[in-house]
Amino acid sequence: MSKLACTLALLERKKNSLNENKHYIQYSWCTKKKKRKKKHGLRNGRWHEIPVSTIECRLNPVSGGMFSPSDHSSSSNHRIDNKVLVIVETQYSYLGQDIIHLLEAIRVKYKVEPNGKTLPYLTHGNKGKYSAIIFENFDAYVNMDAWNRELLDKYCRDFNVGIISFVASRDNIAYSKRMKDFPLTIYQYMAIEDYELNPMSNIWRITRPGEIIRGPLKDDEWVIFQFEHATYKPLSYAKLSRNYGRYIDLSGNTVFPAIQDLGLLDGIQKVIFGNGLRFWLHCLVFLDSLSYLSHGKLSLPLDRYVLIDIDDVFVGAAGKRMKVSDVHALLAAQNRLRSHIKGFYFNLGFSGKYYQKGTPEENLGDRLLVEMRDKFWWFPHMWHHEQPHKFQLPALERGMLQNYHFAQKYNIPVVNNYAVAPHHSGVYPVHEPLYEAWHKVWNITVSSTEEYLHLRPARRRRGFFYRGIKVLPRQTCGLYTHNLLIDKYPGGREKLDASIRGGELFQTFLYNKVNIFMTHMCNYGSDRLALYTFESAVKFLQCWTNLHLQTIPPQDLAQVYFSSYPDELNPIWVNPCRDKRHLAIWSPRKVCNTLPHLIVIGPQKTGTTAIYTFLNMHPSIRSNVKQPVIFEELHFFSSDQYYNKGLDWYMNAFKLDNPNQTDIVFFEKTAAYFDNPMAPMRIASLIPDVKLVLILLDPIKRAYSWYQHARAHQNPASLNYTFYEIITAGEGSHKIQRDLRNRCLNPSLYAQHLERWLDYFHPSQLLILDGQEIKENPPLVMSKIQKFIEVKPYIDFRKLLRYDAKKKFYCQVLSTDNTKCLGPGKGRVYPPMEESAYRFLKMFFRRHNVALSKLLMKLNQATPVPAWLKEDLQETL
Ligand SMILES: Nc1ncnc2c1ncn2[C@@H]1O[C@H](COP(=O)(O)OS(=O)(=O)O)[C@@H](OP(=O)(O)O)[C@H]1O
Repeated sequence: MSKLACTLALLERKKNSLNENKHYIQYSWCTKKKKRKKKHGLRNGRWHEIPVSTIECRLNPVSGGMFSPSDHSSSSNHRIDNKVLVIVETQYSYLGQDIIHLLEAIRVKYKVEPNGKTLPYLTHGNKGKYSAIIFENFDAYVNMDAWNRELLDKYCRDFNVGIISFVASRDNIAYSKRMKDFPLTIYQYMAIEDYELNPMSNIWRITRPGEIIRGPLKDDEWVIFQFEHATYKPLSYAKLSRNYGRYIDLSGNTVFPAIQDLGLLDGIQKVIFGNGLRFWLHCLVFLDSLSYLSHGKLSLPLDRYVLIDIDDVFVGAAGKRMKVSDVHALLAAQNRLRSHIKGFYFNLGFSGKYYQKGTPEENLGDRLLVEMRDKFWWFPHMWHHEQPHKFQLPALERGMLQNYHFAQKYNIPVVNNYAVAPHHSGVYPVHEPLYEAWHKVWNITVSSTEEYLHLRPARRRRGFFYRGIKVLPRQTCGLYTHNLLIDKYPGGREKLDASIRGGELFQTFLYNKVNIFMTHMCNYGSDRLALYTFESAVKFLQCWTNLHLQTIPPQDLAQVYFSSYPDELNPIWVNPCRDKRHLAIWSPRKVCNTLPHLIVIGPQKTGTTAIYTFLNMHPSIRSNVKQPVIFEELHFFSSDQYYNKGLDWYMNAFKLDNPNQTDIVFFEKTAAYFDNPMAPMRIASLIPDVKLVLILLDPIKRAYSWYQHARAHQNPASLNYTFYEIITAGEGSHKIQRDLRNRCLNPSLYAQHLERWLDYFHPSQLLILDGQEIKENPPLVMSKIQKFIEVKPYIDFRKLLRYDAKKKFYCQVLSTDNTKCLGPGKGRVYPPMEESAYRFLKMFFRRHNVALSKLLMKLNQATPVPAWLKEDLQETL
């Protein structure tokens, strides 16, 4: 390095240190010899400095501790759902996607509607459906047709709901434009610098104003606002960084890139951004806008729980491990971090086999760690860092016991009932023996993984509870085992700093109440990148947010997590064969082809058993094996009890003759799936391309058949009350009466349930059969199913089924004289329905049948509308 280059670099450094938004750049190769003693080590023939965080906040009175963030709540708006309506330009537009991704990350429910002529329903009954409206493009709102605009504005006023919107630069030219209907002028295609927030705004909650982003902002496509009415308040200020000459007549140099409309003119509060969410600070402002405009309904908490796992403090190649100085640095950093993260501890994982396997210097480091054991938290890995999914219970237990004895020998305090599996193996997809061994050896109750539901996108990672273990989502901080040196960081230091300063890492903290970060021992040796990363990240968070960071033991953390997100307790099973990473950590003994291709979803009493029986007569179609108690119906997707038996249980119900067999079409039928609220989502998660058979029988017949079924099973309500008394049971009736009424009527509300299935499946995946046709012409029905699933060979069921005059139904042909019919529980003989009940049900089902016929018309299925439906709708009531 020449002297000149050195001088230039130092000048550069001086310039950057004045600029708070730039990171501190170290030029170790041109520092003096005396200083070198403090350097970390000789690398590549030159002394190298360990990076240190240089982030400092500006002091300001508003955010300096006197400011108590508002939660924006108000008592006047409980008639709205916690959901957002997002009007996007198209379903693919970038900003629209950014908005949706952000909402997903913060777990806010949303409905996306491409900008168009129609608005979705905004209310149900007297309740509002949305707590905030978001327009990807403010123009779309301004230029809405009068009718829709009036409707939307009225909704916003009636329910006190605000609008967030964005204005984007178009055409790559700078010009100003007066907004239609609003005393607002926009200037587009602007370049700005020195961005800061208006500390006087009342929307700040998570955001801590007071800092300035110095220097020019990245893109020059900013829109800035000018206004002539007290309804507008700036949310942020910046300076123009270009001379726009005749295009712009702004007095002074201060401009407003994000504004708030107090609604003084039209009664609707708004926040308008002059750029999208790729600018990190706007993500923060967006969160507070959402909270403010929804009156706290869509507020995120201020507490952020942080657990930093060092996945294995002993695993690492010699030469890349922690030395004595690194261990001291770790402890010192832990103490420093405590002033930012209340109760902070590093959480150290260990695989005892690798203790003392480094260089002599590193072995001293290992020993010091163990000496300082009480200063840290500890959790067990596997003994030799093996992947659990490759082993069965005895081997797993043996390995864990070795690690257990190691912990005992060195008095390592393992008290948190928390463990992590190497490479996430065995946690999800679930390897049952891992859960068993964890319980037996370590009494583990909490774990974490980044693989549930999938690694990517990270914003969709969730937690679940299985076999007594609470599995929490795990986040990456951008550091992996190979990240040892700052100047070797992929994308350079700039990239790591960008993640810390508003980028991915910052946003992970921002959006997740519970953050478990995965790091590795190597990140604490060499350049100690993890220390640099976390110290910088928490300081940056403190400069810009009012978040309260704290660390609590994993069990308490799990408690916090699942009390915040109780819906996540039940796991969701996905097919490990559809995700490369899942497949890599799934037992090699397991095969992918034991999932059904076809599911008969019901509803009950429509002829599902007949279809099940006839399908099994086909040489290439095979159902699951029967189970004790539940027989042929697995109830996997409709009952928590069976769903929680796990994926292995379900897949084991489908048996191949040998693992390589490919000529079998598996199917399942559980008639209770159709009206179950969870079944469509669960099926779509596991078998998204499955084919579904739905049977629609006249709802009146179906209801009566269920009543007779209940009588046959000695259901007390059915024995004590007439059918009419059951179906007309009101809220004052006995519970058993109401329960039976619900089972008679609810599954017959076909349209309502069908719509839910269509939220998850394409209509082409669905075959709708007429239950009456199953009774009268099952060979024809079987032909439809075979075509639908394209099974080979095609079987003519006219040869296999024959009408049995005694049973009065079609039965399986055994010989010229013999048939095998369904059991006595199917095709029962019972008295005709009371006339009063029939008339009541005719009226009751009419509107549901109308809805069904509309839905079927929309679906435009190949099969005709069931005859009973046509007949019903022809009659005038
Ligand atoms: N071939 C054949 N044999 C016997 N029964 C037949 C057949 N085809 C259709 N059905 C009608 O199926 C009704 C029972 O429906 P499910 O099998 O879906 O009932 S269940 O939900 O599984 O209990 C059953 O209802 P009930 O008549 O009320 O007993 C029958 O009407």
